[in-house]
Amino acid sequence: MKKGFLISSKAKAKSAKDRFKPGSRPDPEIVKLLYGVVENTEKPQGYEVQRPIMKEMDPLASPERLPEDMTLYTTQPSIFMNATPANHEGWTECLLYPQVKALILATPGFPARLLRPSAPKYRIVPIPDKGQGLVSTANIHASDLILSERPLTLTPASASLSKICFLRELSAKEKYLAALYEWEHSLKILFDRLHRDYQAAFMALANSHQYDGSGPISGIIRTNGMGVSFLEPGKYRTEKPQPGDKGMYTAVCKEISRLNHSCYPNTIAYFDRATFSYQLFAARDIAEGEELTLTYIGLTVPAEARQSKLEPYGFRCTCPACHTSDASDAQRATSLRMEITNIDDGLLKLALMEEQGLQGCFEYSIALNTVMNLYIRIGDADNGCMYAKKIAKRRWDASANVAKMYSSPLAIQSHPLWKKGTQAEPSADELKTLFAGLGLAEEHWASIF
Ligand SMILES: C[S@@+](CC[C@H](N)C(=O)[O-])C[C@H]1O[C@@H](n2cnc3c(N)ncnc32)[C@H](O)[C@@H]1O
Repeated sequence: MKKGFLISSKAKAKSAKDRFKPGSRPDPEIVKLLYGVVENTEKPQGYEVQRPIMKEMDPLASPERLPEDMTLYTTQPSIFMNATPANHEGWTECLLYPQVKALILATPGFPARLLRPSAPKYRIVPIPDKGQGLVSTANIHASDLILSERPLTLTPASASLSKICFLRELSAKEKYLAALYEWEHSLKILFDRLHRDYQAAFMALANSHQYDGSGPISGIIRTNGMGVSFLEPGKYRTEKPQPGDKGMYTAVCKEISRLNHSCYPNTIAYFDRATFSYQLFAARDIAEGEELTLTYIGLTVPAEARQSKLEPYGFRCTCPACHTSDASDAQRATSLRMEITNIDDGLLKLALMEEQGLQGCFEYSIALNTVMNLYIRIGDADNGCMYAKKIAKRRWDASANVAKMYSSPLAIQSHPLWKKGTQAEPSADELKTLFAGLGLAEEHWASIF
């Protein structure tokens, strides 16, 4: 039986009243979504939905007094009357819990103006065997901002059973379909709030979920949604985010969602809460005419595992890494498992990861930071600064802001690791302390290859 298919007997025993007590913590009871062809997807009978919803007219209204499990429709950032996509830099229709809205409004700087590259360097064009995609129209440097946009929608990433009460014993499949129907119903309310130009842009996107019981809106969200980190209500107040944690929300964008997948991607996308925008950066230097690609999945697993993660999107990846999968898997495994015990190891690890297009991976960021720290530790200001600048340019990277503080030869001397003149590389024990400072969790390494 698929995980998440059935609700527990404990949950069944709860009355609807108990489940919607104001102030109770939302229990999403996310279902595992099916794909491909699912037969007989008729709407099941025998359930009802408790749906405390609020369609908000004032995006600035404080959500504090709203029940925590309320489904809130809100427009973020707030827009002026008669705003249109032509006279405004864009806005997002959101479906979220009140605490998530509170988190958004409390973001320092929110709502900041969009960051824009000086000139667009891409076009959206048909790509053989892939539908549409983005192609560069000029050379682009590594870490350059390529485009940024406010998403069309921000919604939960999956269907949930949490607001459904079953009036009879339903089969696992009926429960699953009930969750899908109710998800589509909530999304349709959101869709109706979109500006008509945004509705047209949304409906023009690809849909790889036409025959698996998904509705037209949830199908487009499943095909095009991009994970948005750090929006889980409550979670990040008490728990440390894990590497690659994308949370439970997803954003659909007019342009960034047109990027095709590659396991050797040349771009990195990042959601910036202050500007409330998805931003697209170059992962490496990109030549004019190259297709811009993004990874839809984690890249630290072998090619076959990647192909199965891509199945819901309805294609098999033929990128350079998948084309030569044995050699590529071996090099990925070597580079990811490599321990850095000195600067040369670090430089080799970075070079191997770059050859595999892994610049967007957390492990690459850790290796960059380790190399910078090692240079600082031995008092090499020039190389330390060079790596600090390199990290600072990676604006999507959580370590960019700290590195920025050390990107001049003078500033680097205030770094706690600075030991000018020592020239000796650190001991194994000192290295362990360095890694610990970077927040590496044991479980993280266990999940690689
Ligand atoms: C997020 S959309 C990307 C944009 C899409 N190509 C379009 O025309 O709008 C995802 C869909 O694009 C196609 N796609 C993405 N990457 C692909 C690839 N590497 N090879 C073939 N098709 C791909 C698949 O149909 C997938 O379901």
